[in-house]
Amino acid sequence: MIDVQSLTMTYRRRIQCGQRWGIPRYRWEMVHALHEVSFQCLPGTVTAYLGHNGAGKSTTIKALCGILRPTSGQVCVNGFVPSRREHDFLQSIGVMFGQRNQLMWELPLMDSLDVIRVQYGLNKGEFLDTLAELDSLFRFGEILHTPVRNLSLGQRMLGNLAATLLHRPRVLLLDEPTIGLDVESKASLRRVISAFRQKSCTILLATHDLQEAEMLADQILILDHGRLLFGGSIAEFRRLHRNSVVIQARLETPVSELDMADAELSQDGRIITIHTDPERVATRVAELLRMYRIRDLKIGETPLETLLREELKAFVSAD
Ligand SMILES: Nc1ncnc2c1ncn2[C@@H]1O[C@H](COP(=O)(O)OP(=O)(O)OP(=O)(O)O)[C@@H](O)[C@H]1O
Repeated sequence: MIDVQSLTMTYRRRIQCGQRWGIPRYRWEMVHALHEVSFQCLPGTVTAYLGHNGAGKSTTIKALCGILRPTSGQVCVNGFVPSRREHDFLQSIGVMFGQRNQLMWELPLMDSLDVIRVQYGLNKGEFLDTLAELDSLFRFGEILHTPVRNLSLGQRMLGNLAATLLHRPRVLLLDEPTIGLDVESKASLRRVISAFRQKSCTILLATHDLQEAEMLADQILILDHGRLLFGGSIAEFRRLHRNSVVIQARLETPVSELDMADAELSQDGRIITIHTDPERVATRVAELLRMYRIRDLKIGETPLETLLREELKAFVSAD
């Protein structure tokens, strides 16, 4: 369980502000990375943490695993205060930063995982059981016996994820774990996340991969410039938005311009796209059928990415 109340994080950053006699001059600047952020993540759920670059996602994860102490506010993970870095707390969490490597470069993945086993004080039997289970989810194949330095970026990422899961954490904090993963490896990651969710693990997944978020998340948190804009399920997020349905009509014959103000025309003039409210779908379809000769029609949910872009745009203009 993760409980965050009014979390505020401020960094001090030294920036160059010119030169005097060829010597650079510096001044200190405050960076307000998080402002009064509050949320909860329950056991057995996946929370996708979304937001632009620099929104404050990694900073939150660093506060949750205790690398950083909050400037103000409270953070509680599995009943522990993370910044105290108590032994039982560290044994109960698994953290993975997408771009960091925690494996031994020169050792085969299997041996590198064995080193991590020793660090966590796991016995060989437990280790082999967990590894067999992870193997059934990841389908490691020969990579277990390949030196880490010879693994591809995606294989290394899966190896790092395995290292994060070896001690069967109850809280899993994943910071952009899909960077560099191909379709098959992303499917492995989804299998792993679903398996750990079923074991009542609390999972926080900071990601720019909205498809991944849509497939996995029970809850989404949307962060912008350190402020939480939304916390709730994807269905709730969709309900808040007008234009949560997308209609796409393929025309019999291409047109050069449209007579509908709020519709978009593809470059080849063949596809009309309309984003609309669920209640207006029938009216909009009738309008399309009246005005154009339609070859086929698709009606679906507006992608999360489009809604998120609108949400962030609306926030900037309201600011
Ligand atoms: N050690 C630091 N010192 C000063 N400022 C920092 C430090 N780390 C992060 N920041 C600043 O805090 C803000 C939030 O950064 P953070 O890394 O948490 O964002 P993020 O949402 O994880 O971004 P990304 O999606 O690019 O990883 C940014 O403005 C960043 O420049």
